[in-house]
Amino acid sequence: MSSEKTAVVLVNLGTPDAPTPGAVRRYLKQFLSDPRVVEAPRFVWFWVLRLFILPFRPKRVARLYASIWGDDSPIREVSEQQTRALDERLDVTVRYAMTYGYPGLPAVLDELADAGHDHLLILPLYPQYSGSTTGAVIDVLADWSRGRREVPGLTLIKDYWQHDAWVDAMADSIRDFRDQHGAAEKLLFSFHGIPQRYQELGDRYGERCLRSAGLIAERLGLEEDAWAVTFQSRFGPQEWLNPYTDKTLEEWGGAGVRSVQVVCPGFAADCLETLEEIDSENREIFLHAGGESFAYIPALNARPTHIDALARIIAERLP
Ligand SMILES: C=CC1=C(C)c2cc3[nH]c(cc4nc(cc5[nH]c(cc1n2)c(C)c5CCC(=O)O)C(CCC(=O)O)=C4C)c(C)c3C=C
Ligand SMILES: [Fe+2]
Ligand SMILES: [Fe+2]
Repeated sequence: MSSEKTAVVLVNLGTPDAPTPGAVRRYLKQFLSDPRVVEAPRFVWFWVLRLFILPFRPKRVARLYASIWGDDSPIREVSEQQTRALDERLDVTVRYAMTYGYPGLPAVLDELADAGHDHLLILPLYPQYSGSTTGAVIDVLADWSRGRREVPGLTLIKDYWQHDAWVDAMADSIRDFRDQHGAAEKLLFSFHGIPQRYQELGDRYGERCLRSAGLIAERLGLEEDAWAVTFQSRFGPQEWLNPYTDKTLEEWGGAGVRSVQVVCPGFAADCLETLEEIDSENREIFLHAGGESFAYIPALNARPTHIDALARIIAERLP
């Protein structure tokens, strides 16, 4: 098959269309209705979502989005930059799509298939696979293919946390930051959490996060007590993967740790969970508990080393 007919689709989670309660409500309704994301019994969750979450959460969360919004949501702005850079770099068409919100994955797949691409390489931008993220992308692909008679060849990159090029890009970004600002007493690797129960039922995401951080720390030659791994972004009353990022920073602040740098290797693009939750909320928590200096090391975003890494990861899998 000639490579002219192949296209690459980068997929990220998604974001609201605007930082307004109405747009955030539409986004959260789609996102939180996915059984991959919230595994509660369907009938109960249908009503809990509509009675207790959608009437209240969007108003609060829209204010948080407003605090990080530029011309658009950061995750969409970064996705566009990543896509443009990779499209220039590779011989194939590169597009991006979101699992929830705009631009939706089925519409992008339709457009590419209708334009005659007979092979689609799908790269979910989650370095560590979880059923709740990459699994949900696979569900969308399956639903989409069910509606088409001619289905193009599909390649899915399940994850890439163990790929040398990505580990190097992460280590390089942290090294760069420390060269510019000096090292902190502690480097905290904070990953988005999932409910503990998903892990008990077989999702090995937590293990992949620990191993990712281990590879990056090894690449940087960090001492054992100079770094730690935590999980952020809890939602709802259940137990999530721990230790928790906010509790750890609070504990450290109170225990005399003076300076911390936080990096979030699970996020390929900066978004609400890094710019607001880490760089604003968790900064406050650490400083309020007694810490003196807090820095957030940005996601890889469209850094040239990230684009190089993604280009290699893609090129190795092109038909
Ligand atoms: C309710 C359950 C959730 C699971 C499970 C979950 C897993 C998960 N999420 C990401 C990446 C992102 N999540 C983002 C926002 C976000 N996540 C949840 C809930 C779950 N996530 C909610 C409700 C929200 C929206 C904000 C809020 O209401 O608090 C984002 C940011 C999107 C943006 O617009 O900037 C990302 C990215 C991963 C990697 C993951 C499991 C591994
Ligand atoms: Fe999330
Ligand atoms: Fe959050």
